[in-house]
Amino acid sequence: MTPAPFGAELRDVVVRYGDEQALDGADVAFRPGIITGLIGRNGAGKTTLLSLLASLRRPTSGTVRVDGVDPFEDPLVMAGVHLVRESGDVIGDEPVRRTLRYYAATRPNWSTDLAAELLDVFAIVTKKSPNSLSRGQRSALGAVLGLASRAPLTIFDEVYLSMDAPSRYAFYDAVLADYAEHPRTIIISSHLIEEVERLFEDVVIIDRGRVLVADSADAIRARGTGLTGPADAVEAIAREHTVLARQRLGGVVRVTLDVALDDDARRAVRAAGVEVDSVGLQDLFVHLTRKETP
Ligand SMILES: Nc1ncnc2c1ncn2[C@@H]1O[C@H](COP(=O)(O)OP(=O)(O)OP(=O)(O)O)[C@@H](O)[C@H]1O
Repeated sequence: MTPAPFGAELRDVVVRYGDEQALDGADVAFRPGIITGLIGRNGAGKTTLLSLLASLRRPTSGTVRVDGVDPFEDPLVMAGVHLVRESGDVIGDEPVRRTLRYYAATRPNWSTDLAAELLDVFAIVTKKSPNSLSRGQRSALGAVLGLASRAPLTIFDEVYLSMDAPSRYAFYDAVLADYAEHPRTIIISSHLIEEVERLFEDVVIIDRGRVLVADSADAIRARGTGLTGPADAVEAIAREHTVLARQRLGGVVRVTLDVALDDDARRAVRAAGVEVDSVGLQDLFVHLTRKETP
């Protein structure tokens, strides 16, 4: 039986490493039973945030809750959280099957069948040791362990970056297929968005230790609006909104706005001789997390 998915939340969380402030008052809730994408630039604080949920560290201040409790204080909740990270939590110098036996013995929802099926998909030979696998195969092994554990809160911290394209797509398909049969809370961190965004129902964008945006992927996609046309007409509309980016070519201007325009508003824009289009999640992320303002 699939256990109930865990929700998770951070309230006003600060994490400092010496002088470095990795999280700076982060507030966010991860809905139970949903796949959420956690996106942010290098150094934004993704790994730090995820390590709090997995009880690998405590916040300097603020509150962390997983399934309603402080995970650090609750071994049962801690056992229901599985974090897959690049370093891999494996027995490095012994055959992969030793690691599999360890997970089978310690993960209450472990699926031997799913593990066998995915090891086959990724062509991982279980008599080899994790240390003797290629980097991509080691990442795939981490993904297999994360999926086959079927933890109520499963977290993938950029694990698939070393995998080649066919393996990454096999991973995405495996996430969706197993999630459909055994719904759980899944958080996937990434700064490569286009490939993975079809998995996300919710998206959290983190920037310099703060949560910039947390919403459904559809609502976030609707926010990015591009306008292209004669400078006067475009600027007259842009004046009313937050401009994320601006490009000029002769008398033509293109602006990216942080606004969701409804059908009536789009018709009015077109009537003014301005083209309107939607900006993808990746472009919106790039514009929202740029260091300088347009
Ligand atoms: N152990 C540590 N000691 C000191 N500073 C750290 C430590 N771990 C992380 N940091 C700093 O905290 C900030 C956030 O790092 P974090 O690893 O959480 O970012 P990230 O979003 O996961 O980045 P990436 O996408 O590059 O993996 C960075 O500025 C980083 O230098």
